[in-house]
Amino acid sequence: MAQPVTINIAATGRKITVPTGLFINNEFVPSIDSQDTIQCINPATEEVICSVVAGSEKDIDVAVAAARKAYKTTWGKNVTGWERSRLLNKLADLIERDAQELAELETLNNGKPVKIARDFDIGDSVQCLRYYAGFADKIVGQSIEVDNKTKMAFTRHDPIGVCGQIIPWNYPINMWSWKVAPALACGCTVVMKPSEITPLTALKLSELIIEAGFPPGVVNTVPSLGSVGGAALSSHMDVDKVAFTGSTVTGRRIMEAAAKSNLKKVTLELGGKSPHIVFESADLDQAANWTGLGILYNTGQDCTAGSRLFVQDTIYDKFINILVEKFKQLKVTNGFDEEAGAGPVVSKMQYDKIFSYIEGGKQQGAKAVLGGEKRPGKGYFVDPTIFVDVKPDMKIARDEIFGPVLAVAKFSTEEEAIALANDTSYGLGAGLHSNDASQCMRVSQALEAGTVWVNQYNLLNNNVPFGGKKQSGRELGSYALEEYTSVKAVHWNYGEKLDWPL
Ligand SMILES: NC(=O)C1=CN([C@@H]2O[C@H](COP(=O)(O)OP(=O)(O)OC[C@H]3O[C@@H](n4cnc5c(N)ncnc54)[C@H](O)[C@@H]3O)[C@@H](O)[C@H]2O)C=CC1
Ligand code: BAL
Repeated sequence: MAQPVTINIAATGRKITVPTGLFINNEFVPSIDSQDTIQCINPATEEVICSVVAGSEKDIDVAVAAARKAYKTTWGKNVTGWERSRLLNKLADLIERDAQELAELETLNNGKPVKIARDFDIGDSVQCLRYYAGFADKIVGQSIEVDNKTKMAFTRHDPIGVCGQIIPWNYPINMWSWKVAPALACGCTVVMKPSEITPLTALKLSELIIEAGFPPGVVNTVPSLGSVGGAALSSHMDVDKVAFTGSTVTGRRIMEAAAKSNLKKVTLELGGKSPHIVFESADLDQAANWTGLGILYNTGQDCTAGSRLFVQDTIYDKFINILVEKFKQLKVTNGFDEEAGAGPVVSKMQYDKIFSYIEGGKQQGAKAVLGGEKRPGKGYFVDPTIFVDVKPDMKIARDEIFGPVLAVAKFSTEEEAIALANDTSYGLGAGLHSNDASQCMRVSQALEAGTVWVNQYNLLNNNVPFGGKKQSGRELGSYALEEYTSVKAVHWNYGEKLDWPL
C-alpha cells in the first residue's frame, strides 16, 4: 500500500487527499520489506481516519541513502544560499496558501482547534521558514589574522550533513518547521520521522516539498514507530546529526544510540515541569489569564506548560477563586467546533496517563478544586483540573503530566518561591508575575530555566532562542544555525618557507 486516501471532513465538507506512502526521493513509495501500517485515530471521536505505511529499518537505510546522495550532488555545498532561501520562501508561501486545509488535517489527527492550528501553529511555521530563509545566504565564517606577513586563516560554516529529525505529536506541523527550516537553510538534507500518532500533516507537507521545487532526496519523510524508525536513525552510521523533540526517556535513548554508533551530533528538546510564580503585587486578573495560557494551551500538551503554580500566601485564596472562574470558561470540545478553546488530548495512551496522575494526586492528598473527573461519551477529553495544597514530593508536582492539570502551592517569601520553583530536574521554562521591577529582575535571574517569561507566559518568537537548562535542549533563533553547521578552519600560507630538515 502507498496509495493516497481521500478523507472527508464532515464538519467543513472538505475532502483532503493524503499520501500514505513513505516519501523518499520526492516520491511516495511502499516499504521495501514490510507490510506494517500505522492507524491514525481522530482523538475527538476515537474513529480511525486512515492507515499509512510504517517504515522499517531498511526503509530508513533507503531514505538516508537518498538524503546522502542529494547532499553530495544537488544540495549540501552544491547549492547557493540564495537558492536555498528561494526554495524555503516558496515552501512558506505554499503552506500559507494551504493553511486552512493543513489546519483541518492537523485537527483531525491531533485534536487541537482548527483556528489555533491555522493561526498559531501554521502561522508560526510560515514565519519560521521565512526567518531561516533569510539566513540561508548569510551563513558566513570568519577571516582570522594569524601573522601579519605570510599566513592567515579562515573558517567555513559547512552544513553538518544528513540530519535525522524525530518529532512529536503535540505540534506536528510546527515541530516539522522548527526542524526543517534551519536544517535546509544551512544546506543539510533531512530524513524526517514524524510521530506515529500524527503522521498525516508531515506527509501532506511532503507534497509541498515537491511543489516548491526541492531536488529529490533533500527532504524525506518516513512514518514509523519510534522503536523502529526513530531507533534506526539514532544508531545509523551515515546520519550526521539527530534533532529530537519529545520525552526525556527517549532523548536519553537517542543519545545512547548516538554514542554507541558514530557519535553523531544530537540536539534534544525535552520535557518540563515549568514553574509559574504569582507575587502579591501582580495584576491578578492578567496573571490568571497567563496561567491559563500556560497550562491549558494545547490541552497542556506543551513542553513549557506552566504546570506548577506558586502563589504568595497573602493572595492565595483570592487568586485561586479567580483562576477557577477563568478555567471554567474554557470550552474543551471537538476542535472543529468554532468555539473550541482546547480540543481532546491526542491519544488513549495520553488520556490514560493524565488520569493516572489525577488519581495519584487524589490518593496522595491533593485537593481538586476544579475538574479531575472523566466525562462520559467518546473522545479523549480532559477538563481543566486544578489541584491545590500540593506538596513538593507529590508525583503531580514532580512528573511531566502533559495535560491540563495544574499543581498549586503557597509560598510566603521570594526566596521560598525561588527554591520551590528550582526544585526540579527540568529547566525548560519558568514564569513570574509581579509589578515590582526589581523583583522581576532578581527572580528572573535566579530561576534555573532556559526561557523565563515575566508578566506573560508561553509566547515564543522565531528570532529568540528557545530551550532549556538541565534536562532540556535548545532551538530557534540564530543560535540554531550552530546546531546545523560544522566549522572548518582553513590555514593559508602565502609566503612562509619551511626549512628542512626540521
Ligand atoms: N517535549 C515535548 O514536546 C514532548 C514531550 N512528550 C512527553 O513524553 C511523553 C510520552 O509521549 P511519547 O509520544 O511516548 O514520547 P516520545 O518521546 O516517545 O515520542 C516522541 C518521538 O520520539 C520517537 N521515538 C520513540 N521511541 C524512540 C526511540 N527509541 N528512538 C528514537 N525515537 C523514538 C517517537 O516515535 C516520536 O516520533 C508525553 O506524555 C510527554 O510527557 C511527548 C511529546 C512531546
Ligand atoms: N511549545 C513548544 C514546543 C513543544 O511543546 O514541544
